[in-house]
Amino acid sequence: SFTKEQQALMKVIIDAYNKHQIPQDVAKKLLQDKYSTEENFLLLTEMATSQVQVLVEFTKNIPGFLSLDREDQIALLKGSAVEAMFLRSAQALNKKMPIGHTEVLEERIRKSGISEEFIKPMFNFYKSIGELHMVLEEQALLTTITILTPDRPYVKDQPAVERLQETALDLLRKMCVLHHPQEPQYFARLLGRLTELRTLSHYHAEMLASWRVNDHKFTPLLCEIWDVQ
Ligand SMILES: CC(C)c1onc(-c2c(Cl)cccc2Cl)c1COc1ccc(-c2ccc3c(C(=O)O)csc3c2)cc1
Repeated sequence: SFTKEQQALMKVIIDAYNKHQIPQDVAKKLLQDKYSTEENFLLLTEMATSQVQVLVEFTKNIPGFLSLDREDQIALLKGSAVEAMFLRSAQALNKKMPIGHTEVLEERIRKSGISEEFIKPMFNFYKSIGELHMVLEEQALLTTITILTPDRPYVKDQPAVERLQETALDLLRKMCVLHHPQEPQYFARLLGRLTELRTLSHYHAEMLASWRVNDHKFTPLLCEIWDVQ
């Protein structure tokens, strides 16, 4: 059973997760009929830029986040942006988005100039997330826990971040027991995905480097959050 504080925390996180989504008019652009590698890259850049804006707004709603040291807030956002976007794009690909978005998004990711060596682990991850059949609360908490990772580069007050992350982990553990009573290992499986996210984050740094070698341009927001250009 959940304490009053845990019920309040879950409500705040779920409301923020539902409120901050990529706007429909941006998502709809995925459906336009141009499928060149260039066009796919441009569309994915627009999606990522919109997703980062959504991520910043969601993060500001995490109880306690705005009380952290300002520079640590930036360090946590920069350190978790790619992982949070892997989680969000995984949920989008697996939730059967409206009007065939899912296939289109997958198609554009596969044909955006990403080398095959990264496509494989990326889509293995998407598949492994889909197999978990997470409920919305678990998705929102897993994203929260990823953002509140204390050992990101340049975080000064790690214990303060640890305290916030532990609160979210306690809540996620109870959520898993509630929604997956037949699977005592489910919580551990979810945390295993966080390890896989770190690996993908390293692959992503190489993806960025190879795009840049081919003179691909990113938006100012992405350059800032990924320290490129
Ligand atoms: C700069 C660009 C080329 C790039 O570099 N690395 C990655 C990148 C890739 Cl290719 C994979 C994983 C992570 C990143 Cl950062 C990307 C593209 O990042 C994306 C971020 C987020 C979405 C995304 C999320 C949700 C939803 C929803 C929904 O919620 O209903 C509807 S449409 C949609 C679209 C897609 C792509």
